[in-house]
Amino acid sequence: KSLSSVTIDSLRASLEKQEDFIVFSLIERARYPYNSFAYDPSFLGNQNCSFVELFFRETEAMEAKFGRYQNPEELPFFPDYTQPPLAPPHRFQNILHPPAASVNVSRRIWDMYFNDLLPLFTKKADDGNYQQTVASDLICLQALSRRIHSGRFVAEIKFRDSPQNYIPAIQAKDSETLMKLLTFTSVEEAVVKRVFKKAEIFGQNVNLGKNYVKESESKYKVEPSVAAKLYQEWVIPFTKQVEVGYLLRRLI
Ligand SMILES: C=C(O[C@@H]1C=C(C(=O)O)C=C[C@H]1O)C(=O)O
Repeated sequence: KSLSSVTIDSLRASLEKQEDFIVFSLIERARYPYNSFAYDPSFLGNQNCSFVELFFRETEAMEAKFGRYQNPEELPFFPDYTQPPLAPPHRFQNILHPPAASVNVSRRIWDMYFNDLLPLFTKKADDGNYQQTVASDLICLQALSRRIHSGRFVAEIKFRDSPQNYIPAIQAKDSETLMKLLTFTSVEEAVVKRVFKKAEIFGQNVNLGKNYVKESESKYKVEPSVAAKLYQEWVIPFTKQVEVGYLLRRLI
């Protein structure tokens, strides 16, 4: 890919594809109940960290060795525990402005996912599948982080497309004006509607009618309204915060 091949349309197309994976990841996580022991800091006794956090640190360390974070689109939740890659690096194209690329909302994504989102689409119960549960959490969180931190690329392209619009607000450190400049309400509305529809289509329970064994009472594996709320209340606002944070550092 050459520099000029990245456009606002190509980025929006990438965000749209990422929606599929995010919806499927939620559906996969919804197969397990909440499983609170996985999040209880006392569950592992003297490790003084939760089962889920330890699983993330160790998996990210292993994935880092195999090069996952060589790709500038991927960010670990626990960078202090990652390890250098084993293989010689591929030269990824990186269009980001280096001082701005470090904008990071991983902590907020983590807190939102565990405190706000999980209780909305998992049953309050425990089935002992703690490894499978946190492995599904990892998939969800990696997908959400990638999507939200894509805001860096979106901001870079918006800046390149019209630097004259952004430069005065960046120089004035005016976050509010930057937020207005980068917001496209009709795009956001379409995203939320599409995610609702994807959750309806991808997550419908399939029943064959009264002559067959009834497989499920509920209509959807994940309520479409929860997927839409995830985007409306968290994914889109966090993406925009990443965009603002990136732009504020774009002239450093
Ligand atoms: C990502 C963009 O920037 C903003 C954030 C959006 C989102 O997170 O989906 C959508 C529209 C914009 O308000 C974009 O313009 O596509």
